[in-house]
Amino acid sequence: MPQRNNKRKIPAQQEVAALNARIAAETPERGTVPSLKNSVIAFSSLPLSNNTLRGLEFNAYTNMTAIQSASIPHALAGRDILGAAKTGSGKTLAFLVPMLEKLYRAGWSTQDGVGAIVLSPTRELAGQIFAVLRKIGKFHSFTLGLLMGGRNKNRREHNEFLQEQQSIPNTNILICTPGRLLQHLEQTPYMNADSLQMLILDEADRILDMGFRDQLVRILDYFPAGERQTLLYSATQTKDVKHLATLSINRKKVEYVGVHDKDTETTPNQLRQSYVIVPLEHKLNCLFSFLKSHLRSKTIVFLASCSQVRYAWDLFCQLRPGLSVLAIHGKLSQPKRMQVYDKFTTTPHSVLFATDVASRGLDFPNIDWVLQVDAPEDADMYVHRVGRTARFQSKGQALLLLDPAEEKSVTENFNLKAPLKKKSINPTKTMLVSQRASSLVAEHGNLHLLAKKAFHSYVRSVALLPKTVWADLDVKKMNLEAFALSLGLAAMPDLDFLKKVSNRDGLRESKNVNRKLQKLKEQIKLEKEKKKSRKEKKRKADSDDDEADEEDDLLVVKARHEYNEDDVDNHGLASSARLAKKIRIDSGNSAPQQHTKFNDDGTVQPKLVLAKESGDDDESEEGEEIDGKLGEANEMYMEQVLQRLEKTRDLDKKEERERIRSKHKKQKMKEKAAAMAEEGDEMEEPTTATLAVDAMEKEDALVASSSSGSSSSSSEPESEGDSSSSDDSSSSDDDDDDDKSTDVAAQEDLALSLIRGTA
Ligand SMILES: Nc1ncnc2c1ncn2[C@@H]1O[C@H](COP(=O)(O)OP(=O)(O)OP(=O)(O)O)[C@@H](O)[C@H]1O
Repeated sequence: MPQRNNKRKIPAQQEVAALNARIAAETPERGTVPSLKNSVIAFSSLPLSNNTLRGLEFNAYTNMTAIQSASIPHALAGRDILGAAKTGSGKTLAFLVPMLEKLYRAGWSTQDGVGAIVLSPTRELAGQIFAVLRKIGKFHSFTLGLLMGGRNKNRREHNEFLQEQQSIPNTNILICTPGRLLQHLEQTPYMNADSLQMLILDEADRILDMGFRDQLVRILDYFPAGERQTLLYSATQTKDVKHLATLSINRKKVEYVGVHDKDTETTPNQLRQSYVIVPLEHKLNCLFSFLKSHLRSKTIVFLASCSQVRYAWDLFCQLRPGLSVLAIHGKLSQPKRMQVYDKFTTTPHSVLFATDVASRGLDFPNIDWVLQVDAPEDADMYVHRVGRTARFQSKGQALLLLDPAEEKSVTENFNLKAPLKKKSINPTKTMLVSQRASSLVAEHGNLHLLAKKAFHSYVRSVALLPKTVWADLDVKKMNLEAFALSLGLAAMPDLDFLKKVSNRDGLRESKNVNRKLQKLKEQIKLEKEKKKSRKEKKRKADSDDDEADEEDDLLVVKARHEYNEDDVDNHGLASSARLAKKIRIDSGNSAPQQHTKFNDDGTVQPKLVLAKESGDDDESEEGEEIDGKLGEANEMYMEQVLQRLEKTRDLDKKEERERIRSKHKKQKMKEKAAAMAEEGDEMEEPTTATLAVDAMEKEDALVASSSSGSSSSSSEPESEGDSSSSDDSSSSDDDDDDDKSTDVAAQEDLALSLIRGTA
């Protein structure tokens, strides 16, 4: 147990003692899951504090659901829990109630720091859990924090992060996405999770999945080992031993509570599920027809990618099906996502186009239909998607549109355990919208671009489906031409990118790893290698005398002058090189911590990408574009550096020797003058010596000038960018550039060390 601060509020010790005694007496045997068929158990029958019971009662939570009554008693006894129950069955309260109780019985107060953390894979779900906690915890005095900010793309979001930083030291319970939590653990000075009592993973299988596992491992490094209690909940729970090991859970001691394991179906009993066979090129017609005939319904439509969601939303806004059209996906800015979430929650007759960012955990009220236009990639995804309807005791329907080529995979290979009925579409009720789509796409450039992106991203998503269940689906055999036309495109976009998607299983594994981060890592590596080879070359080019060092420094500095905007313009590199320069200056100007950016997955996203991000929903594409330009600029820049080094190596040897000789001569003169002064000839010789040195200095200046290639006697024409003006300023710029170079190197090192988690 953590050390208690004497100033903390003393809990109602009598109540706590009584609760502890009851828990000890009433805790079920390990491995027992009570049979709850037809039994109703009230929360009040459990050894719960008055504050929790009042909170539950206040919100009309009287009787427990199956997962609640089966798992809460085990959790109250301090056991680690692996909880599995169907979607909409009340898992949120199953973990929030024991969490409140644990902290209450421990007498947790503000001074004790963070006592419990709930991790959620998405921001919307984190917000939802937070809202439930606020409601049922209203009679407790714990401080709560919701950490789920965006990517600090703009000042507002950065300010939010700073605000979070200020309040965290006094917060007892944190609800957060893994990325944001990691960001705080790494950057928030007074964050104290040393005494963490409970860690909860909602949608645990997702958080332990490829995309989040690395972050989770790094997060766990910040927590104390041993005492902590861990609760994992999901409708598609993991029992993977290596996952348990990741969390330091003793698999012999963990309590597995799977209340619906004996059910023949993995989906809610009150959910009606069906599928229809619709060729890919008719799915859009079918979707429109469906919405037109369900104007008084609330429907969520799942599509495979952000681009498809954006296209569908834009198109349907213009097609006007007759109900509110909304869209949510991972590339929307955080405020927009929250806005859409709230609007869909409160708008009864509406349709929400969504990616799988909305497939897990979200508890939108009264959803009538879940329509899957693009097939889910596996059975788990199916279960979570359809689980957005028919929640708790309400009814709902789910419809899946399957291309003939997809049918076998879903109905046979998925091993769905869901009563999926095959239905057919009434052709007389089908409306054709492809022609209207074509004219809209032709009319609106933006829609055309979205259609193209939607096409590409759909094809890519199919190509990346897991072979294990999708062996029969071959993207090359699909009627993609007709699909492109159905999106309103006049011709099928090229499919060159498919060549890169040959290793689909490998690519799938890395699908969740942040692509921008990958790019940055590669870029930093490339730059470091180039720098290294440049240094290597310099070293080889060094002559035996010290003068050569000066020469190399000068040349590198000179080469860096290519980044002067004027020079850059002359070389036709204006925008990309200027961008590169701007980014470098940005990254070097402030404290490193302020420049470490994380995306929603918690991976470091440095200024290189963020410099141009505007905060609208196109940020990812913009980021990639910038990455591309930056890459180009860097390559051109490096090319020029190498060319300049070649030229420098061809310098006139004679001129070089003369310069060295004159330096030696100057040295001798100095020595001679000093010797004469020593001999006492004070009136005359110093003057001579001074004059001689002056003369030498002028000569040096000339030699230096010509060796840097800017004097009129230089063989290099001015038009090639080495204007004398740039040389004039070279001495002062040299220092600046050296500083910048050091800054950039330091930034790169910092970025790399943060990426590796060693900062
Ligand atoms: N004991 C209860 N009494 C009445 N309603 C409840 C109770 N427990 C939960 N609910 C309600 O059931 C709905 C679903 O609960 P919850 O979101 O916790 O489900 P879930 O199992 O976490 O679903 P998912 O697997 O989709 O995340 C919510 O609207 C919640 O308010």
